[in-house]
Amino acid sequence: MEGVDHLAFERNKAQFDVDAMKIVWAGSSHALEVSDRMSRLVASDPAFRKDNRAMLGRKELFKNTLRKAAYALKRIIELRLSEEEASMLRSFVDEPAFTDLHWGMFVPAIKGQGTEEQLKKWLPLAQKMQIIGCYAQTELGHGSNVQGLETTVTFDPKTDEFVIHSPTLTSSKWWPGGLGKISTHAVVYGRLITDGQDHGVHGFIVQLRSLDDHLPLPGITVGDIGMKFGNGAYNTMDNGVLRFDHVRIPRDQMLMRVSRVTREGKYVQSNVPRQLVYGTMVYVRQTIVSDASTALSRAVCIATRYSAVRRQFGATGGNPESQVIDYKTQQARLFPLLASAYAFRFVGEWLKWLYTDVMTRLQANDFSTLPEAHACTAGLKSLTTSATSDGIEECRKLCGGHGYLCSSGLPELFAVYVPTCTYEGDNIVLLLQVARHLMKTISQLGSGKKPVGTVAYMGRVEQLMESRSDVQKAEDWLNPSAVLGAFEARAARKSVACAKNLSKFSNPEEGFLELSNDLVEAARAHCQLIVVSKFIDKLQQDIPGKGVKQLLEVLCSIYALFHLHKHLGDFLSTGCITSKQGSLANDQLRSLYSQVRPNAIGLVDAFNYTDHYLSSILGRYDGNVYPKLYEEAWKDPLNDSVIPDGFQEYIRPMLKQQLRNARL
Ligand SMILES: CCCCC/C=C\C/C=C\C/C=C\C=C\C(=O)SCCNC(=O)CCNC(=O)[C@H](O)C(C)(C)COP(=O)(O)OP(=O)(O)OC[C@H]1O[C@@H](n2cnc3c(N)ncnc32)[C@H](O)[C@@H]1OP(=O)(O)O
Ligand SMILES: Cc1cc2nc3c(=O)[nH]c(=O)nc-3n(C[C@H](O)[C@H](O)[C@H](O)COP(=O)(O)OP(=O)(O)OC[C@H]3O[C@@H](n4cnc5c(N)ncnc54)[C@H](O)[C@@H]3O)c2cc1C
Repeated sequence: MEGVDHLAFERNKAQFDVDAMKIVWAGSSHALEVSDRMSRLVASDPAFRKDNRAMLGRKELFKNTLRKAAYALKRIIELRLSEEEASMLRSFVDEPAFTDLHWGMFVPAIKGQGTEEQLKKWLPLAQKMQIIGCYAQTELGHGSNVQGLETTVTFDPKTDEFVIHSPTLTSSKWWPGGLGKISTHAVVYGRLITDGQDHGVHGFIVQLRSLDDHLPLPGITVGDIGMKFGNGAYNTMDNGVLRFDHVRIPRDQMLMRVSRVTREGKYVQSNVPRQLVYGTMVYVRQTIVSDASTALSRAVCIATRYSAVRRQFGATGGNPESQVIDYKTQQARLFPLLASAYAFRFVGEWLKWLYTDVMTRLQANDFSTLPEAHACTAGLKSLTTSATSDGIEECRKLCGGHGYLCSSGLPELFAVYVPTCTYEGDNIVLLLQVARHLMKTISQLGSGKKPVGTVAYMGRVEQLMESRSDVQKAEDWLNPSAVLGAFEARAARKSVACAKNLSKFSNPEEGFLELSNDLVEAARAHCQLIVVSKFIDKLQQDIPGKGVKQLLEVLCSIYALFHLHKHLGDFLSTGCITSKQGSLANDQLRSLYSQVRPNAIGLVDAFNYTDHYLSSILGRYDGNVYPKLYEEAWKDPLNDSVIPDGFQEYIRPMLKQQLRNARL
């Protein structure tokens, strides 16, 4: 039935102010107003239709993405949208495109690594999209190991130019988004060589294609690397391959904030740490954490609404069957994901603050918080993207068979999302970076250096090695200090155990390799502690709205106790809690799930997603699932004709032959 809200009875159950929760989710009333306006603008414009993506071939799909990108820019200019509005509009278009890399990496790379003069020259061109850029770092043979890149950039003092070259097949740039077909420029990473000396990897602005006819410039070979996972999905992006054959660029196209090459060919390092060459990755990893909360909340919104619509078993006395959301097993799978979406939102907010703070300090030549920023962005990117990918797949299963249909929105969401575990740093490689930070922190404890920021708890390591949880009844687990105490003790003990084992190796690097599984687990425990503690910090703020804070407290406890239950082995084996306390946490979880149940639809409504953005029949706001699924099936091109192409050609003769054989 059109126009009827099939979920109204669920919405009426909410015990909190959903509009106030929308503001908390968006970050502020202003952010909510802008995102609401931009999402409706996109949803109401047929040019941004996206329900046919899975049916399109690669070329059509790609052309369609280019049309949308050009149209989005036209609307941004016509409507005189601010940078904030424009960025929101692009995100609601919801289609991976070259523009993501242009705005998300090319522009930030120039901003972060360029000199004042370079910013003046390149930023206006990029911001007006008079040039289109990408981020060309990864090579066919080298991704995680950035120091292993092979592309050479050799200074030629005779002409005051750099000569860029791809010496081997494995040095071919491979993967950069936007590179394959569209970018006119790239920030290319290669080994800087002056006077025969290799100075390691640096970034350079390189023009790839003519601004007149878009043909590759002399010495450049460039193209798309081919179809990727899933139909539609990430295939709207032209991930590319690029080779250089002694391509010359002017000296002033080396990004020279960190170090520079003089006219005479002298390599000069500034006082800025060399790791700033990796700065764009830190920036993007930070944005990926907030994006994780968006992707997970989309999947959770779909699975929650559908779980309230879907009924199976339990029809008694003429009553309808039970809503599947009422099954405790469904709640125990779904509600921790709902809690995780909120947890990632708040840790993402905090990470944005941390990043902004680091940037402000860098301007004042204070580099002290850079290692913390690297460890937090790397670790939280890893933790949140792995959990979100797994969470989207779990939401698909929570929707039963219908979750497997493209019209559920979940297969495409998964296919687009899952490479997040790999790009911007493989998730295991990034956790190993966190582990290095933790081991370094522990090794410096003896020197009197007080750990600060997210490793501050290591300063209390002696106390944490001895501490015992004082939880005696299930409700004690609602006390934030009980939860924090257990998570801090577990993280500290896992790291200390690694440090002790490492000290047994005469060669620390050998030890690091040998113990890498334990180190990854210690890093994960540390990152989970950060998420839990930032959720708890968020609850210290003034949060207005009837019942809003109380529900967030419930979600915070669910996030923490779910992970305590999931990693019970860790908590028990490190002696942080007893098995009795573990089982009390599980009892408390059951009660928390019951408190979420009447509020579940309200909590996903608070994400304020339009049906266009969700792109899911199962997650429709009005819950009118079955008639729409039925309608959608008939739209499949296979149903255009009663008898499909190929039947007369292959199946009819086969049937006839089989019938003939049977008669013989
Ligand atoms: C509008 C917003 C839109 C946003 C979205 C935009 C785009 C996203 C959309 C789509 C995604 C598409 C694009 C994807 C792009 C990419 O994937 S780009 C390529 C990304 N590549 C990687 O992430 C490679 C991963 N590898 C690395 O980062 C490094 O090689 C690694 C850190 C693993 C090792 O580096 P190495 O120099 O060998 O390190 P060491 O272990 O020796 O460390 C040396 C010291 O440097 C410190 N450090 C390392 N990295 C950083 C850093 N980023 N920042 C600060 N410091 C760093 C490290 O801790 C060591 O310090 P100490 O010596 O111990 O003190
Ligand atoms: C969709 C997509 C978009 C991308 N966009 C861009 C882009 O715009 N620009 C760009 O430059 N790059 C881009 N990339 C490349 C991306 O950054 C790399 O693929 C990523 O950094 C992982 O590196 P890799 O492929 O070398 O993986 P590998 O390092 O080869 O990983 C393979 C396996 O080895 C393991 N491994 C590697 N090193 C270690 C170690 N030290 N210890 C333990 N295990 C290890 C990993 O965990 C993994 O299981 C993109 C990739 C994808 C998939």
